[in-house]
Amino acid sequence: MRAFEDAATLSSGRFMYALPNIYKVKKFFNFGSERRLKESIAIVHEHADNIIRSRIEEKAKKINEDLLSRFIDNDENSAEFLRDIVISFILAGRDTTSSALTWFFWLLSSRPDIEKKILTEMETIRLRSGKNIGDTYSFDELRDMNYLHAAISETMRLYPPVPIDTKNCRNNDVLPDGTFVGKDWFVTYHTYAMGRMESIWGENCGEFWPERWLEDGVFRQESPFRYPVFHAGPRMCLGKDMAYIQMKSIAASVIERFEVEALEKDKRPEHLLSLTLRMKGGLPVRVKERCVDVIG
Ligand code: HEM
Repeated sequence: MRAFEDAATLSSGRFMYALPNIYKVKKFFNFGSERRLKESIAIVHEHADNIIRSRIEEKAKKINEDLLSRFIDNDENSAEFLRDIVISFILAGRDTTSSALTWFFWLLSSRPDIEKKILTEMETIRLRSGKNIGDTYSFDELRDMNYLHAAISETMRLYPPVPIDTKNCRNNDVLPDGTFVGKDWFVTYHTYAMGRMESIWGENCGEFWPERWLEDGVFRQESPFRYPVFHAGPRMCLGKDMAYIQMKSIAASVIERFEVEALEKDKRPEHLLSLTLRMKGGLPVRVKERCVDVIG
């Protein structure tokens, strides 16, 4: 996983050079960051190839059939294609949700009022279905956690896991506002900046306020063109619903049993801009088992 992280950070670092093509020179001479990138990519490829190999063996024994098995079934898919599929699913599904949850726990650490509302919502759902703290929440119960959904969406508005996204234009085109974009030009949209724009989110755009997502207590979806955290249009994130279920399930199980206190909650953590928005140095926390009667 270290190689994975290094590869993501080093490849996104290519966009940061004052001279954009300098990385090509370093790549040609195989030195510095480009040499480290090459080494990391080799480890990532080996890992992905191992996953594919073991899935092929399992397929022969007819166990653990999954999405990857379906890609393998299609003989037209080359080994390189399968490897790219594995890597994109790891990248898409692992770093994004962990980035969102890290920022979520950091924000929550200094907002006991919001944490209390999340706990109250979970308690209502538990009482309704006769569950105890620590029982697994069902899909429907997680779906009913509107406030938690809002708090996670609000986190990703301020700290989008994919903060910048760049596309390359295939042919000359004109954007809806009349802007011309030439063939091979890069177009970048800045989700991080959009999440903090007053013209989109109003005067309190800088505030962590989950209520902005709720209408009569029910989560209200925002247009993906105003909130492109999962991208917008035909190539939108395929894992959005799964990501919310994963994040809500983890957040709910942790919050109801533990108090998570960020050690430096008043200090804004530094960003580590990789392909995803990570927290530099991670998030050191103190975890304490929650006293149950505090919840009510
Ligand atoms: C908080 C979590 C997530 C966020 C913020 C997120 C965000 C995004 C974004 C911005 C894109 C567009 C990338 C681009 O076109 O440049 C994307 C694409 C994609 N995501 Fe996610 N994602 C998340 C979780 C997941 C999960 C859990 C999966 C599945 C395991 C997933 C699978 C995909 C796939 C397959 C694509 C490519 C779709 C396509 O190109 O047609 N994502 N995601």
